[in-house]
Amino acid sequence: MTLSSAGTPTQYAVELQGCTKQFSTPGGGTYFAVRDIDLKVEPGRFVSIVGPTGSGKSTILNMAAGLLKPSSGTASSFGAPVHGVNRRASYMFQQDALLPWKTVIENVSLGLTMAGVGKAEAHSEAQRWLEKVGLKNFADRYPHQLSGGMRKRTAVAQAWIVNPDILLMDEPFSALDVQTRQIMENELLALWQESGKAVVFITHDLDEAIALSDEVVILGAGPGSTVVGNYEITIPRPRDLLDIRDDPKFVELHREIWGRLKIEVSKTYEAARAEEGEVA
Ligand SMILES: Nc1ncnc2c1ncn2[C@@H]1O[C@H](COP(=O)(O)OP(=O)(O)OP(=O)(O)O)[C@@H](O)[C@H]1O
Repeated sequence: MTLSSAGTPTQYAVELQGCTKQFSTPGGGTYFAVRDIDLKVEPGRFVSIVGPTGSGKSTILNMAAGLLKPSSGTASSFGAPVHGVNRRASYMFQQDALLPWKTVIENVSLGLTMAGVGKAEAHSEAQRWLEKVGLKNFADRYPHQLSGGMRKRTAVAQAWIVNPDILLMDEPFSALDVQTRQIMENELLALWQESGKAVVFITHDLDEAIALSDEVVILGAGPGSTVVGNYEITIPRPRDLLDIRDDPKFVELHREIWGRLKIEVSKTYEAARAEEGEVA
């Protein structure tokens, strides 16, 4: 058991213990997406998961969210097993989940109205969030009238308005251009820093993972991916993500972690090449 500095047992915001997830294949076989995953995320920590394509990053996030049940092992949140959707968590996907027929403010207030909060109160809270994410004059726009960055800000407000203890983010900024992405990353850190919320962040981009996180978890090549490395990111906060890539500590960590990750990326690439060869 881990003890906090106060000597009390740590209640992890997210804890996966020995989690394996297998899927049935169309041919009647079994495919192991991930095997024996152990993951512990303390409240207030920012943890990124990086791994080659198909290594089970989304599968892990979905088990933490309660959207997928582990085939074996246990997923828990704040000491309680996750049964059904994890109510302590909000989810942000690569493709934002904005409803095209609703305005920005309606989209942002949705989580509150669905939880039974009255429309006036939900809208007033949504307006407060729109101000926080720099969209106070866009409340009456529809999603198709927004830029990619503005849609992401709306999605951030939508995820945060319900005041979750955990943010589960699956490549939330990967569709953005590089500059907008860095601005959004900076904004996310500014929000997170004062929040005490745990974040589990999935990305393909090692730079992004190091820049944002307290810890980077590396997954090995699939099938049956496991955790092959955990790295503490000791770069002091607050961080300015527009300059962080020149920081000597960043460069050193990047070299070390990429040295491990590239082995797994190469394995995945070689396996894909071999499969193509078999098909040809
Ligand atoms: N519902 C499913 N049925 C069968 N196989 C699945 C299912 N969901 C995921 N898989 C397989 O499990 C493996 C892990 O998928 P997952 O999406 O978690 O990986 P990922 O690391 O997030 O991938 P990417 O980086 O490409 O987004 C993949 O080989 C995928 O094809």
